[in-house]
Amino acid sequence: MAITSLSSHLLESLLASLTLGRITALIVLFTIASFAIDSTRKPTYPKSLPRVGYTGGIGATIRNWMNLSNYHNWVEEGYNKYGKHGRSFVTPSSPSQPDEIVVPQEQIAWMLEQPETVASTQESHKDVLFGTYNFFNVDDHFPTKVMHKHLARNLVTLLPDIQQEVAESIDIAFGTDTENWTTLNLWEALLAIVPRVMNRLAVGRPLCRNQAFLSSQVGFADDVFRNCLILTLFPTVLHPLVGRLVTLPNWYHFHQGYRLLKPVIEQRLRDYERFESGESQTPPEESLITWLIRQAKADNLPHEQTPYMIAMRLLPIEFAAIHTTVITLHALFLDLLASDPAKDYLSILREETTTVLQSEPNGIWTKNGLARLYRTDSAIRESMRLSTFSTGLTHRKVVAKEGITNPFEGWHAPYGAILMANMSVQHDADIYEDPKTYDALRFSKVREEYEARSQEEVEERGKDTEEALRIKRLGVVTTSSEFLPFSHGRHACPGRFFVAHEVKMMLAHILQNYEIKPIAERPRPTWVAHTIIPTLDVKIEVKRRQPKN
Ligand code: HEM
Repeated sequence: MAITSLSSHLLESLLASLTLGRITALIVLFTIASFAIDSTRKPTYPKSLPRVGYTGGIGATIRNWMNLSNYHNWVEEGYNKYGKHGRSFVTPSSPSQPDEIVVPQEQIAWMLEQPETVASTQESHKDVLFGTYNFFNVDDHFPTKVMHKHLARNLVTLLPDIQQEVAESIDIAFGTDTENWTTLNLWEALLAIVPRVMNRLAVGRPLCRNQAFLSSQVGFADDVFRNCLILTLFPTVLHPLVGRLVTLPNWYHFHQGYRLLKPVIEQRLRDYERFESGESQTPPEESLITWLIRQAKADNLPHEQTPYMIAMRLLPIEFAAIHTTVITLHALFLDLLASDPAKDYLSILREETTTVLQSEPNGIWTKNGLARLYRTDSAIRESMRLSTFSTGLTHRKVVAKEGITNPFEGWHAPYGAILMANMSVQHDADIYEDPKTYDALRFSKVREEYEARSQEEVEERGKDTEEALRIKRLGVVTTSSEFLPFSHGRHACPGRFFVAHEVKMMLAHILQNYEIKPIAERPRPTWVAHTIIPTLDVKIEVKRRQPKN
């Protein structure tokens, strides 16, 4: 009895002492202590590795945080001071996340050749994207493996469908008024086009046209971005709680989409069975759903063949595909529309796409036709070179217990260290002449000059296979340590072949069917840490061209 009254007395006085001010102070103290603990758990790097940003203790960490918009300048500064001269350097990060070791270009191949058990791609993606929370922990390599195995080989047969989705979605987004200029928000117009076209590939028709489904997928992708930002602001100890709370919208968007997706997947599973058993002669429609089923059967993975699991597997691919493409297209339009009017790039690309399309059978794009769009390809590659939306998109997490030793410089990185490839190389004047200028024909000029060589020249220089190979490697899908928007090596983006076709078709359709007014000055995006926040309010003016008789 005495004990009960003592404990209730203690509880009462404890509650009475909890004023709002004290609770706030407790939370602040707890957060600072948790961040301090996180900082001590970060992998430590050798002192010999130079650093960029503010250095030296907690004060520097706070100043680095307050200068998140300066991060990309530090990475560029590190490139010029160290990377360019073959040296790695370290960039700061939040107190809960490992700092990054940025390796120079000549070491990228070494970094990317490491086995998954030494420097892991999957683990770095999981950490960067907080996959445990954002993708409900259904976040292994399976859908990525499916993309690497099935996309490129099925793409050719999908081209006519992709072309149709491109044309129809642009006509809806850009309108059909041939008399008046229409003002469009560029970001929103692209968001009305890209998810539909991408979902022809992911889920097929007619679901790729269902606005409620598309909104759920875009909503989910937005959730992932927002949550990544929020979770970096919290110490690790709070992630299990905050991670579950902030991903409630992810669940909502997943279930919104799943309601519409479930019958489609069930039908695809039935179509697959009927075709496999010989009951039907019609193969199931080719799409990511079908490839996931095909691979799950090949690997004998029954749990991968349920509608729920297949729907879960689509999530990381939708995320990887939608905003990356919209951001890339947004930058491409701004680069083209704000380019020197004397260069008249739009007319050049209009002429090229029109001429090549006229030679295509029935006006339907083929792989060969799209490959002949040298100038259009160059305009896309050049925008991805100049206006890259990140300082570094290639990360690897050291997962070998004993860490990893760099054979070039001798430094050792412990378990948990993050290695990164630097995209500042794309702005290096020693590699790209006049690197800050958008030169849409930068890569096609070289290709066209090579192809225009006279017969004598060809004979004189022999077969010149090395030169031919170099020229061939100037296409947008070809990655290298000097062109990294799609990363490089065996994990380079498998979606890039699709992106290249999709963006060329979009440019072709827009330029052939619309006039677009140039813009006086290219709006500059805002940088937050690694990534840009595009200027979402940019408007463009378009008018449908009169059909030719
Ligand atoms: C312009 C648009 C895109 C850009 C700039 C882009 C860029 C990238 C980058 C930088 C990576 C990281 C690779 C690494 O860690 O080394 C990646 C991975 C990936 N991307 Fe893309 N991507 C784009 C569009 C797409 C599309 C449309 C799809 C699917 C249709 C896609 C599917 C993937 C997948 C599955 C991976 C994981 C690859 C792996 O881990 O092996 N991406 N992408």
